[in-house]
Amino acid sequence: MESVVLGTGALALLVYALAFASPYGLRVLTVAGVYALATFGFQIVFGLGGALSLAQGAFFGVGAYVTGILGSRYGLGFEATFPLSMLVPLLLALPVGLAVLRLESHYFALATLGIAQVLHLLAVNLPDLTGGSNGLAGVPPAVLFGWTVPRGLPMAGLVWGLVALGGLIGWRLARGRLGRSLTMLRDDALAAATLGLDVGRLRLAAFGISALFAGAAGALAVHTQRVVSPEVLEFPVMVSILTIAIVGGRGRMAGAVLGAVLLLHLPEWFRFLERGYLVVYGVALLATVVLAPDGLTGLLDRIAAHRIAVRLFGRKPRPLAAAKEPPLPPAHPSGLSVEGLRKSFGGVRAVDGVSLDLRPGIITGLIGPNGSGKSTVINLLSGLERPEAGRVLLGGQEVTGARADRLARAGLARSFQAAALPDEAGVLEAVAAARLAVDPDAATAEAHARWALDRLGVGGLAGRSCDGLPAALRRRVELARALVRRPAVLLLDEPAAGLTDGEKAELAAVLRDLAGEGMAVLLVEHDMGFLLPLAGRVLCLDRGRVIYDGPADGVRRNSAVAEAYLGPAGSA
Ligand SMILES: Nc1ncnc2c1ncn2[C@@H]1O[C@H](COP(=O)(O)OP(=O)(O)OP(=O)(O)O)[C@@H](O)[C@H]1O
Repeated sequence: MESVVLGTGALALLVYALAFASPYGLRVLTVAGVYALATFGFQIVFGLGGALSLAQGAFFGVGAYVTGILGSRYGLGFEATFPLSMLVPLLLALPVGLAVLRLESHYFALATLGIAQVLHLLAVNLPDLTGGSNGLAGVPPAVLFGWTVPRGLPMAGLVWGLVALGGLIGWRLARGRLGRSLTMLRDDALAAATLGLDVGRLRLAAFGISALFAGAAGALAVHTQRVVSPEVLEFPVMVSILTIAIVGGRGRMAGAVLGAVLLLHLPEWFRFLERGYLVVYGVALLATVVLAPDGLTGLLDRIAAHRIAVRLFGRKPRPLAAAKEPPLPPAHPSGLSVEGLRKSFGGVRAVDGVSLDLRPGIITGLIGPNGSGKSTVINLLSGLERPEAGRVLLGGQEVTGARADRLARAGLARSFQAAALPDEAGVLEAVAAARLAVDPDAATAEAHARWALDRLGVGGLAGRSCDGLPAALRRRVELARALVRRPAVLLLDEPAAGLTDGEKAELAAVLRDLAGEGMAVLLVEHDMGFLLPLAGRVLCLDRGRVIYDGPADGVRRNSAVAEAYLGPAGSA
């Protein structure tokens, strides 16, 4: 269905351009192509990565100025100006990205908006270079291999040829390791880091790629207009790109094309309404956003999934990769030891001098009353919090204070109290995400993910969405996500919460199995009936301190544990 719509759309555009479009119509179509190209990059940084970069318009403007200045002042040809128009925004994006990408979302949006403001000021105030407020006229046409590309059909052909190429590259990036990793960190950056994904590097890559696309689009805009002025750095360019992405469908390259064609043509279609056209245009946009919150491509997807459409066009489920056992990492560490770990939040000592050893093949239980510091210990061990004091050794290597993604790549996996699965993703995709940092491509990651799902007895879920999975299955899938990386150390935060007795028994069997293979497991749990038969050793925390560290069968007899946690009869 999707390919039918795409094919029909492309054919309709071609027929329109060749047979019906006036010179003005061709110009609008060319500008639509330019905006589609700029939006491809925005789909990667914003649509997939979730970073609301308001610098896309600025990068577009920089690309435009590079072509304008080099073409009109220095007489350089398309072969030199086009790549340079992509390179300069990239060179600007990398240092700026390093500085602003770690900001929280709205501060990041504001900071990126500031880039456009600064560049606009520069463009107006450096008249010798940029032509000041009037800009530069007389930008030469694009010359390709000695052929001067005239306006009209040839220029539209050049732009749309590059749109096809850019769309293909963007589509491949979106479906490959980068796109999938970006979607994971958009949904939950902390969980993504614990899967070994380097959030900072991924965001920087997305920001850089967005600048490349914007620069290319800016260069083509100048060849279409033959002038460049500070207008290219003004906010309306950015608003158009944002609107195209949202109306077309976030993160989708086809959405960028559909959105750009519509957004550029709507004012033309409603022009006969004269002054009233802006109102109708606004209402049409509003209606699209309200009626199709996932954008027009999302709406097409929903229509395609409808029973009647499935009957008419058929819908083949995507063939799943065959399961393949992931290899053990080459340098597989053994065990984790911690000495004197300390962490405070404001005046609260959440963890106060905790030492523990997680040995291969042993399940260690961590218990204690609510607020005693158990989750904080897991957060410290997995790199989501930094300890104020203490030492952490993973397989004998000092890893104190290391970031979550580095620890994950070094052999540590964890689960969260509320299973952290991205609701919009499929189960297979969510589990495969945990291999993206190590496997060569997305298909291999999926094959390994199938192995992990099979191993946990939930292979049948591979084709399902994470959204709406019952709690017990969510926990299984999250465990598969941890297991698929073949970790040396597994940290589980209340994995049995909300499970029935039967499900708990199944989970216990799986955990015994994993420990039997040599994994070191830390199990935070309130359910003593589940934990004590499993654990070889148990630690009890109270107000951040270890009050018991010994064999599981001694827990119920210990008076300090009874007083702080279990109660006199060991009733928890
Ligand atoms: N990010 C934070 N900011 C401020 N205080 C925090 C933070 N995280 C934990 N705390 C505090 O640290 C203490 C330990 O909390 P923690 O969540 O580690 O306990 P817990 O034993 O896991 O509790 P529960 O069994 O309820 O999950 C609590 O007093 C908690 O309020």
